[in-house]
Amino acid sequence: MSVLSVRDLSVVYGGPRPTHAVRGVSLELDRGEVLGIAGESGCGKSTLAYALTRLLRPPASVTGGEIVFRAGDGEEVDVLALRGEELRRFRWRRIAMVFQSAMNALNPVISVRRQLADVLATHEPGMSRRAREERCGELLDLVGIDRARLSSYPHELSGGMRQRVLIAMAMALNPDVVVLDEPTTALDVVVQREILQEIDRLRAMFGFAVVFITHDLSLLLEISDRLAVMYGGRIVESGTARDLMAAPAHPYTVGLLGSFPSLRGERRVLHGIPGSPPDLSLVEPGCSFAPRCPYAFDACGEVTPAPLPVGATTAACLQHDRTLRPAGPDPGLAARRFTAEDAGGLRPSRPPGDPEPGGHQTGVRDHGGART
Ligand SMILES: Nc1ncnc2c1ncn2[C@@H]1O[C@H](COP(=O)(O)OP(=O)(O)OP(=O)(O)O)[C@@H](O)[C@H]1O
Repeated sequence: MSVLSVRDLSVVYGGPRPTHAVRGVSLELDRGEVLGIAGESGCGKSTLAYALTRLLRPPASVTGGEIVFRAGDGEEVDVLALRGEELRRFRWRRIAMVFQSAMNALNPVISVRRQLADVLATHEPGMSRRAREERCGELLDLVGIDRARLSSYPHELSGGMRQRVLIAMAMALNPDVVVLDEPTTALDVVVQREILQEIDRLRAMFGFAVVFITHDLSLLLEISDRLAVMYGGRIVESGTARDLMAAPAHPYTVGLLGSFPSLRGERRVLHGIPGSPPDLSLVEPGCSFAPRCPYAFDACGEVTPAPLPVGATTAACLQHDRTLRPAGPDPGLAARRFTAEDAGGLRPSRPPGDPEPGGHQTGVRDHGGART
């Protein structure tokens, strides 16, 4: 049973030339899984993240669709209908977010202690001062920062430490879902790897599901159970990392997979994706990737492709629409394959919703962070 179901979600930034940043996105997030969202800059990834966490601010507004959150006991919450106190209680407790820039997300003139304590004071008003102090220390322990750092201010911490503080903050209320928007982009690769291991360790420990957003496809292939590839505000293909590599069905996925260097695989020619991303202020029929697509045919400029099951993945591409292409997809597209080595290795597959060994431990939940 999924913890989050998104159906046909659309988000528009209003203005003289409205930007249709998210266009009819549907996705399912299973309990405990890592769903990676990949795509070039400007394709709508962050906007989708903000919509999931109900953190969109004007001029952005949700213009259609629904988001349903399912608690462990089966209770369903219509996320877009939440208002006022209900919304405040839902956010952070059910879905927490780790933002792109730790420096902007943390208040530079407030100590780490107070920033962590504020989250607890707001959401757990019954918690005593002493329990709050203990819990703040415990949260820093969890992310591998010395408790003495509670008195530090964000500018006194390294970039990696600030990102860890944000992760600690997201963990404060034991959420079911954590949305991470480019959490490691600003960090060097060694710190990036440490932070990713930290996130994976915490996920295995507490069993929360992760929506991980980044333009770094090789990173996503390594850490995600499933991936959704976004282009022009839409999800154009989704599937497990393994299946997407073994038989990518959307030409944009092929382009993305072919455009990053392999760490351990054979040397190969890298192919960028010629052309530029679509103007999201335009709403036109047809596939928005068609102007850049080497496999586009006449119908691609006229018919907006709907997601279809193609082999083990789901792709929104007319190449696989048998009413338009009775003979099947272009052999060139059908032949494209990538190996795990191309991506520098993939994580071992496991059934969705089945956290790794050690999952669902309750250590932190016992200390004042218990769900109501
Ligand atoms: N506050 C805003 N007002 C108007 N348009 C916006 C605003 N924020 C984002 N957009 C537009 O919405 C579209 C999607 O942006 P978004 O930031 O969601 O993409 P992204 O894939 O997360 O990119 P990046 O990786 O660069 O953050 C872009 O065309 C962007 O210019």
